[in-house]
Amino acid sequence: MADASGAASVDEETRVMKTINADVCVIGAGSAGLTAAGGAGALGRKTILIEAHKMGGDCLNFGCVPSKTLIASARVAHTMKDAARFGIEPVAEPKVDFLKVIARVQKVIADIAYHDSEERMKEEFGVDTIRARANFVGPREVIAGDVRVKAKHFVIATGSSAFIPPIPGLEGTGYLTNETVFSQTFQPKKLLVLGGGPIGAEMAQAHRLLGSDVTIIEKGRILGKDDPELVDVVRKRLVADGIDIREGTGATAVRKQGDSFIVTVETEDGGTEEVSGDQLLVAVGRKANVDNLGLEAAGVEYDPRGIKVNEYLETSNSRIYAVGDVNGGLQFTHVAGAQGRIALNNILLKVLKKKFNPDIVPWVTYTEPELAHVGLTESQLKERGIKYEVARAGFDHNDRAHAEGAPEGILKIYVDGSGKIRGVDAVGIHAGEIIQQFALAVSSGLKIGAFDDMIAPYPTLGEISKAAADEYSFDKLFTPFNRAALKLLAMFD
Ligand SMILES: Cc1cc2nc3c(=O)[nH]c(=O)nc-3n(C[C@H](O)[C@H](O)[C@H](O)COP(=O)(O)OP(=O)(O)OC[C@H]3O[C@@H](n4cnc5c(N)ncnc54)[C@H](O)[C@@H]3O)c2cc1C
Ligand SMILES: NC(=O)c1ccc[n+]([C@@H]2O[C@H](COP(=O)([O-])OP(=O)(O)OC[C@H]3O[C@@H](n4cnc5c(N)ncnc54)[C@H](O)[C@@H]3O)[C@@H](O)[C@H]2O)c1
Repeated sequence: MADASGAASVDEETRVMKTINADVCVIGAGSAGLTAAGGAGALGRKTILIEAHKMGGDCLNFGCVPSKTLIASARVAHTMKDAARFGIEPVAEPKVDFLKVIARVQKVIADIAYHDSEERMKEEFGVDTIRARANFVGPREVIAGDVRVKAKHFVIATGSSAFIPPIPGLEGTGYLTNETVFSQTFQPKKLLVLGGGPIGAEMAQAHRLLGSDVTIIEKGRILGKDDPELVDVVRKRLVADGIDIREGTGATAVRKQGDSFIVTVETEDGGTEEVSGDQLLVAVGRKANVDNLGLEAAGVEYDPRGIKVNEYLETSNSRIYAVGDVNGGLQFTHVAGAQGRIALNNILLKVLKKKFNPDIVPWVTYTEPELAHVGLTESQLKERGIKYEVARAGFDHNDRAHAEGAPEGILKIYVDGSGKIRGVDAVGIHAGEIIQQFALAVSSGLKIGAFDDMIAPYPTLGEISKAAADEYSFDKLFTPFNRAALKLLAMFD
């Protein structure tokens, strides 16, 4: 066991059987660590990867993959119930076999697992994996199980875990977190969801569409990191699905009564109320995995948000990088992967170091309708004093959205004074796919005029980008001055 500072104990020191010298040692085999380790190995660096729990980390085992698989089953159930709207009378009410749904979630994880496995790391990239908990015993040395690893460079990619708030009575009630919700042994009749962020919103809707009653208890506003106008479209759908959303409602106590969870909530007007359910999911944010890592011994500074890094993702020990959720920045799989690649670049090419640019990051919340974003948010533009205009289009003007029976949705493109696309928000059917083209536009610094010559295939949802851009260009082009000039030109026809 490590002591309180995380430094290796005498026991740990005496257990060490062998020492490995490596070029790169990566701690954590989630999206960030696998990317960094695979790249280092592929480029011929002697690389050691250390993983304490499951290969693939949260995304594969307790995050993106199981959540999107559960959502896929929920959508099938919903489509079947909704079939009459498409002129197809359902034969009977669909019967959800929740345990089969959970079994499918676990099968999809198993089907993908090889991609993130120890075997693949060895066979394809020549990386050796140690399955043990790592902790630093010095600035260039970790102990993991019975191995001491000395390396020229380290990448810390230990991720994050569910933050458990200090609510009186919560501990020991057997609540669910993202680590247990995808292996439930019964379908909740009524699920209480604490927190209305992306995890809370996605899981609430999936459970509701699979037939559970659901209440979201959110102390602020649901999906508070996204554009409020667009979140409103999602909120309306969640309510229409039958989800009870309590916003401005903090939980002050939890108790168990028989099989029920009773949550005391403080309402916005200062009163209290009790809400009960047979299952409780805690999804109120994440806590960086920095404990018992021996960060003090390594000279790596951290705070409650996570390990402190500069724009090159270097920690206070310049030979140690911290990437992915553990540095407390934007917590997404694609960010973890991108940061893993940047750390690798900076280890290999000291003279051509790359910075991580948070201003080009996309994200998608997989509710129905999807909520997607890339680049700067409207509030960031305001905070930074950047002058911008908004090019908009509604899904109700998109023929394909009508054909799909989903004409609710909005696209907002934020365009600065030079015409550059600085950010985009979208809500609507497959908004996550629509945002892809804007991820490229924002990362390439494209101007909205780039859409002028683009020919979008008809009828696609993606056409909405061209519709918003055309509307914007039309307003710019057909000013009263330009109209008058055109009239003048016509006189010479
Ligand atoms: C329910 C849920 C749904 C999500 N959905 C999405 C989504 O749709 N899209 C998206 O982009 N993101 C999503 N995320 C976020 C995404 O899962 C994370 O951002 C991503 O997994 C972070 O990757 P990482 O490599 O930083 O950390 P992790 O995946 O957490 O990996 C860290 C690894 O380090 C290991 N570790 C920790 N400490 C040690 C130690 N001392 N020694 C050795 N190993 C150690 C851990 O066991 C773990 O395997 C979701 C998250 C959750 C919880
Ligand atoms: N689709 C995706 O990409 C996806 C999906 C799930 C998670 N994630 C990632 O995981 C991160 C964590 O997700 P999350 O939903 O746990 O966190 P979050 O921080 O995004 O949202 C947590 C919510 O809980 C609320 N809250 C906090 N304390 C509370 C309390 N005591 N009572 C009631 N509400 C409370 C907050 O106001 C907030 O709205 C996300 O920020 C995102 O980066 C991504």
